[in-house]
Amino acid sequence: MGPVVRVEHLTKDYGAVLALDALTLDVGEGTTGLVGANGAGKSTLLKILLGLIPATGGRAEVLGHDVATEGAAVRAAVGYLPEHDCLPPDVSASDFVVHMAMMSGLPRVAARERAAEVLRHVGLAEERYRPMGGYSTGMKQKAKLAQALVHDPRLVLLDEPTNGLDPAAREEMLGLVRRIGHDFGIAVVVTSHLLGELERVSDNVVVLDGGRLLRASRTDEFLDATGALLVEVLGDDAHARMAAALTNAGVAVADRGSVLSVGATAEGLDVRDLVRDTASDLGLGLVRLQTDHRRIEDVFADEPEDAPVDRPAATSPAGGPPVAAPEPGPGGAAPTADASRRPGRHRRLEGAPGD
Ligand SMILES: Nc1ncnc2c1ncn2[C@@H]1O[C@H](COP(=O)(O)OP(=O)(O)OP(=O)(O)O)[C@@H](O)[C@H]1O
Repeated sequence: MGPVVRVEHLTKDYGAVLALDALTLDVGEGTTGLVGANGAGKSTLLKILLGLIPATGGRAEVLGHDVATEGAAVRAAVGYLPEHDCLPPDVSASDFVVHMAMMSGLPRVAARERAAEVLRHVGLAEERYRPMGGYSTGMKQKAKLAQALVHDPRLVLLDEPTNGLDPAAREEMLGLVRRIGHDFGIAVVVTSHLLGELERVSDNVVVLDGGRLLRASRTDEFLDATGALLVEVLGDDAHARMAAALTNAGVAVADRGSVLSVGATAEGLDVRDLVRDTASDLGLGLVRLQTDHRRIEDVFADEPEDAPVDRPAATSPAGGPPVAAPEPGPGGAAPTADASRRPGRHRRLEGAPGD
C-alpha cells in the first residue's frame, strides 16, 4: 500500500501570493499534524488535496487518486472539516448530517442511522435537533466533524478543528481527533497554528513555513532528549550560585530564567549526582531535576533566519511517517521561486494555550 497522500513539487499561487512553493511530501497512515503559522499554506494544501482548487504546478495523489483528474473519487473516500464557518444556520445538525450522508450515496434510512451514530460519537446530544445558528463554536466544530465522518472515510482532513475553542472544548476536540486516528483506524491530517497541541495527538508532524516544507518526521523524533537537564533551585540568589558552582565543576550551564539548563554529560561526572550534591552543599532546595526534551517550536528556533527551507523530499516507506529528504548538501537547496512572492517567513508560532 502506498502513502495516503503524495505531493510532488506542488505549487499554488494566488496571483501575487505564492501560497505553496514546490512542496514535496509523503504522508503515511496514522495521525499527521500539519503545523504552520497563519498563512503558511495549510488550508491551500488541503483544498488542493480535495480537488476543490487547482494547483498551479506539480501534482498530488490522495489514496492513489490524482487530485487533478479524480476529485470525485478522492472526496468519496475523504472527510473534510473546513476551517471557515460553513453550516446553514436554520438547519439542525441532525438534518444536516443526514443530508450529507445522503449526498455521499447512502439511502435515507441508512443515512439516518449513520448520522445518529456519528453525532453521538462526537458528543452532540439533544442539541442536535436545534438549528445550528444558535450553537457555540465547540458545537459547530462537532457538527462539522460529524459530517466529515458520516460517509465512513478512509482519511479525514481536519482544518484547525480547535480554532476558537475554549480550553475544555479544545481538550474534547483533541480527544476526538485522537480517537478517530487510534480507535477507528482512519488516517488523519489535522492542521493547527498552535504547535504544542498537536504534539499530543499526532504520530507524525509536518511543519510548513511560507509554503515550503520545513520539517517532516515522527513526533517522537521532534521530542528527543536535548542532552540537557532542567534544574530549578530555591534559596537566596539560588540560580546564580548554583550556576557558578556547576560551571566551576566543569559543567555547561545556561540560565533560562525560571530554570537552569545544565549539560547532561561532563567528563567523568555523574551530572545528576553533582546537581543534587551541589544544591545540598549550598543549602538550596532542589525543586526540579529532569531531562529536557525538544519542542516543535525548537525546529523554528534552530532554523537560521535567511536559510532556504525547502527540501527535496524522499519517498516514505508504505504506511510510514512522512519523510523529508536528507539535508541539502553544502550551500543548501536553492530557493525554487522568487521569495518576494511568498507570504512572510513565520518564525514565531504560538505555543498551545498554557504553554
Ligand atoms: N483565495 C485566495 N486569494 C488570494 N490569496 C489567498 C487565497 N487563499 C489564501 N491566500 C493566501 O495564501 C497564503 C496561504 O494561505 P492559507 O490559507 O493556505 O494558509 P494557512 O496556513 O491555512 O493559514 P490560515 O490558518 O490563516 O488559513 C496566505 O498568504 C493567504 O493570504
